[in-house]
Amino acid sequence: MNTLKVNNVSLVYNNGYQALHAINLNITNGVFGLLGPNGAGKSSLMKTIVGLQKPSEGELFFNGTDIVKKPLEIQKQLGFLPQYFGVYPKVSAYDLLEHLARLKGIHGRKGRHNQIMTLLDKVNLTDAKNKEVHTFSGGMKQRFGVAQALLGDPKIVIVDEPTAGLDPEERNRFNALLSEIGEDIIILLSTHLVEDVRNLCSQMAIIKQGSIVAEGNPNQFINALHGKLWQKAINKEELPKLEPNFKVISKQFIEKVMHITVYAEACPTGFQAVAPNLEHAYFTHLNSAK
Ligand SMILES: Nc1ncnc2c1ncn2[C@@H]1O[C@H](COP(=O)(O)OP(=O)(O)OP(=O)(O)O)[C@@H](O)[C@H]1O
Repeated sequence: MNTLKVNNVSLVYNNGYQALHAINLNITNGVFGLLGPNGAGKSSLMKTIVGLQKPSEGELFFNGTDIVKKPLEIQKQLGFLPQYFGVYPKVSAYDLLEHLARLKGIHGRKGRHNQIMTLLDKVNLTDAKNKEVHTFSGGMKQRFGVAQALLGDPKIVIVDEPTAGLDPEERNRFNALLSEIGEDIIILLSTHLVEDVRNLCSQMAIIKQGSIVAEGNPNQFINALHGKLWQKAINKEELPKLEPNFKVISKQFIEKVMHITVYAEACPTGFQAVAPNLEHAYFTHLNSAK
């Protein structure tokens, strides 16, 4: 079992901006979702976790090793799957993996070959191994991304908004692959897409303005809202009158009619109970936390 401990980590950038406020997390194998809006501090936290920047305060440990003192230890065991690779060169999937494997310091021709073939099989790209990567579909590119992230057998993989631009079928296939991989290693998924966290993560945290405002299992988040959410169809003009009096969690158009969902201990007049989902939980925490 791998362990990542983040103890009381704060980060102040050189310009004086405090991007992280006393973060505490304990993470083990599985897919852990870090969910937050743009600018919340997800990248700042990820960079600190992988030792690319030092926290202003606090400590981080990966499998017991101090990340601040020995950043290379985690970096040797790290894989990274970015949202998009900048450029897909005109080389085959196999050759690109071979090149990346050399860069990662995987020595020995035969061992490298075996590892590449195993990974291509895992991500279901064996038949496409001689095709140039720039001709791949979005889903194939993401699966190729997983293969390159797993070169060198990492114990922790950082994944940045992985399903943006994938169609539902590719998204499901990709999520199944990530879940399978997460059985043996830590996968840190940084995203603002609630759906990815719902589908993939056994544990999650919500980050807002550099602070963790909630942490737990997605089902716990949803269960905590049972009997507290109420919905009503309204005219758009009613909204300014309702907003000051209710804790509005979401506004959505259903068949051209605006529906608002509010949080309240008891059903307000004219509203109906609505089954909570993770998106409601996300907005409840984002809106209520100071
Ligand atoms: N090098 C830096 N110097 C000063 N401020 C920074 C620096 N890097 C990031 N910030 C600020 O820290 C805050 C958090 O940024 P960060 O990139 O960690 O957020 P994020 O949640 O990853 O956002 P996004 O989803 O948009 O990538 C932002 O207000 C950003 O402007």
